[in-house]
Amino acid sequence: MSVPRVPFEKYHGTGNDFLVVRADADVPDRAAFAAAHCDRETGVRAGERSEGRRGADGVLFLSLDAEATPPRVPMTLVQPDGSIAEMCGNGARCAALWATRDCGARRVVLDTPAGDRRATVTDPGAGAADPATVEVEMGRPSFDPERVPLSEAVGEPLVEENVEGLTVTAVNTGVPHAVAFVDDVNAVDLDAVAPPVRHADVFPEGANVTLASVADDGDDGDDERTDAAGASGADAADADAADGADDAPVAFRQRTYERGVEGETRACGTGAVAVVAVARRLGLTDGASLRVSPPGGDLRVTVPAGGPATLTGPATREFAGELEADPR
Ligand SMILES: N[C@H](CCC[C@H](N)C(=O)O)C(=O)O
Repeated sequence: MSVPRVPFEKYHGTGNDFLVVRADADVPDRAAFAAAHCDRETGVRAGERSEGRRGADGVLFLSLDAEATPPRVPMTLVQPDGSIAEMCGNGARCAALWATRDCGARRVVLDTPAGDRRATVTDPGAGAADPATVEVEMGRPSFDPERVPLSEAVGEPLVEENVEGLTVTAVNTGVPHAVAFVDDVNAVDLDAVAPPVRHADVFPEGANVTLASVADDGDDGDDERTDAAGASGADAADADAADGADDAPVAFRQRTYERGVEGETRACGTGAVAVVAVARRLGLTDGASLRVSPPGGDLRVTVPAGGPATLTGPATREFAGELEADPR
């Protein structure tokens, strides 16, 4: 008897990469599916002889209601540890591109556990393998202790408090982030400092741990950015192509250790929004629209005083294939 398989497509947004599987695919255990196929040592790769990166940061289970106006895309991100993330900024760009290429509409509504998020493919890219540019409405960042959430003992926003040795500000941008501004994000051993913060009692549902540093004036963000998380040359080239139109200087550098991945990712979209939201709260900037540079490429973040944040950046389809439906 042959082993049941399901079709998938691989996408990434600034190096944060995802397997896209249709929600109606017969996957009996989504957590086991994500754990097996996202594994960086043994997980999916482009082909038998591919030298590319294996695995992924999660599986996006997507469906598409093309009859709705605008089309609706229910989106569920299952992470390598089996947990479901309420929101994912880079995944949202990939999901919108997937839907646009399926139904032709450039504007879609992503239906996520964090709420509806409007997304627009502002530049579809020249060909299927080219990065598209996608803008996603990210909702209003919240410092409210119940929204982050913080433990019940904490009655007020957590702003520049010491948590397990890191001075953090807690914000929810669809998912919880503990944001720490440091002199140089690349000088911190993130894998060592992040886990105690990610698991701290003050965060009953855990937190993503995001480091940020103010970029030097006039720095174009291209130096060393592939080093921190070891991005491949291809990813860096994508990022350059996608941010070529945006010549504003980089405002902040970012690195994020993600809950659910339990490690650093090359980029985190909710984290980029969190960096700008916290920078504004701390008075580090009054700029409403800023360029944020994680290791995998650059993102444009807007955090207006009274409205939803937006996240703009590249999304790229890498390859497609079939995966074992039940790898347990
Ligand atoms: N990488 C995602 C965030 C996933 C969030 C997840 N790691 C969690 O909160 O459990 C992003 O681009 O926003």
